[in-house]
Amino acid sequence: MAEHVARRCCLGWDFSTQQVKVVAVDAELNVFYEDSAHFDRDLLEFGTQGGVHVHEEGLTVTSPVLMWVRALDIILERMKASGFDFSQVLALSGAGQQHGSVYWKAGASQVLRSLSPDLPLHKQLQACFSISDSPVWMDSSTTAQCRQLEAAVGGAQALSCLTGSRAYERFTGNQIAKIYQQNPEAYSHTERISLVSSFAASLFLGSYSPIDCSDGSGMNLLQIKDKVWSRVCLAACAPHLEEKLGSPVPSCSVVGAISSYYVQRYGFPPGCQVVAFTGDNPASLAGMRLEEGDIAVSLGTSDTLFLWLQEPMPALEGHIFCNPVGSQHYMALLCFKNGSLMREKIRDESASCSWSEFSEALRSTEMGNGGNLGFYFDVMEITPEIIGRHRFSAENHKVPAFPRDVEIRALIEGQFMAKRIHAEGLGYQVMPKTKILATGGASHNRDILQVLADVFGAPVYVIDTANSACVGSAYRAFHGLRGPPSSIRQA
Ligand SMILES: Nc1ncnc2c1ncn2[C@@H]1O[C@H](COP(=O)(O)OP(=O)(O)O)[C@@H](O)[C@H]1O
Ligand SMILES: O=C(CO)[C@@H](O)[C@H](O)COP(=O)(O)O
Repeated sequence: MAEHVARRCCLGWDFSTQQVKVVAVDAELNVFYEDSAHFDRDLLEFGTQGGVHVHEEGLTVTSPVLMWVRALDIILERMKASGFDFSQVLALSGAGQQHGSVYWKAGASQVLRSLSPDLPLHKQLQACFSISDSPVWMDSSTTAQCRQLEAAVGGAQALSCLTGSRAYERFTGNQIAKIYQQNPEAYSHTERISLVSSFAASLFLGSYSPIDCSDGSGMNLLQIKDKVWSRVCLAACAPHLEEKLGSPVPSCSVVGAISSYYVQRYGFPPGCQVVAFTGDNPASLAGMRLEEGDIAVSLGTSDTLFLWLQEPMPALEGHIFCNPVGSQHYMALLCFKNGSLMREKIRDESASCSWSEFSEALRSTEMGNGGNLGFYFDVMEITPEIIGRHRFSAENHKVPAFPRDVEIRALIEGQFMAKRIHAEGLGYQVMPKTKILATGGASHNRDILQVLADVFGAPVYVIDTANSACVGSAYRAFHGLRGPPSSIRQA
């Protein structure tokens, strides 16, 4: 058993699309412990692909809520078995894939409050959810609810000015409206609705955690300037929604001390503080220590691009969220659904399932791909709404296929050109001092990052770990304890 030297620390968690991850960060902000539980590989009994179930009609996408609980049990048990000294944990925070929602059944708060330290969480929480399969961000089945919400507030731009985004299918208000309309009984048996982030925080608190303003901005329900729920949006989605959501809180709030369950079962100190959990993209913004003019590109299951903003300018494309670090500031975000899973498909088809062959193809082809262009959307894209594979030759003719190496470069150049074009559409300009900060699983791949640098004509940096959402969560735990360390904003 590995012995760990006593080291005061904060934990950062990430409940993302394909796995739950954790890091421990010491007072000098060094990461000294990392682990993860991967849903498809470590939790076979849930039968997910890429961490989700895509339903038959292709639009509804869900994840089993107990799978997330079980993943937490697995990691905590592994930490304990490795000799991790939980008594040194001053505080913890975390992140969740954005927009997904969890429906706690009436009576669940009582179960959360009286957890027995003799049993793992998943054994005790089995009957706590009125919806066992949570809708997640990949869901695009709520177009009707989106149109209803926009109509209720006076149109798409009006909704964007109020909440930071026009109505998007994956945004939680529209997902809740669908559940209320299609399954009113389950809705009425629901005493609390959490985001994935506040659900995970609730597991640590042993009571319902409030939703933080930054992740709350991904619901089409929060007035991003006043940081309160919009009454008109709530009413347009479902009845009694305000009481089921609880009030939103600033992202750096301490929401309480850790539940006695963790004190007794794992040896956490009773004073260990839980800082509000937030979305994985907001947590990455904290973890990457963005500065004005920088642009962050996260290459996780989704590809996202985000910036720190002083003044919000909500538009019909992209999202404005409350900033998770500077409570008076904002962040802009663009989300692309065809990210890593699309790259994996082309890798399997054109590079014998090997990232090193994929990289070799990028190295053996030239920047610009001889004029061949491709855009690949196997699932309905978010930015923009489009599906299918679209390839164009140097002569600008639509073609059905490319040679294998050309296909790989076309995919990666197309993905990054789309990011630059859509960012420029929002007013972003590449400047001489621009730095691109990359994170997420695909940021391990230097050849992919080289294409990113070529397309933007700017240098690309990666931090020591690709898990910026976890690291950002640990920084946010320190921030919640004692205000932001100056080094968090100065990379
Ligand atoms: N060497 C690599 N080259 C390209 N992509 C990679 C590489 N290693 C991992 N990935 C991608 O990283 C993805 C997972 O990214 P990650 O940020 O951990 O996901 P999430 O946080 O959304 O669960 C995988 O789906 C995989 O395609
Ligand atoms: O929908 C969005 C952002 O709006 C996604 O970025 C999710 O937050 C999922 O994140 P990853 O698991 O891909 O990091």
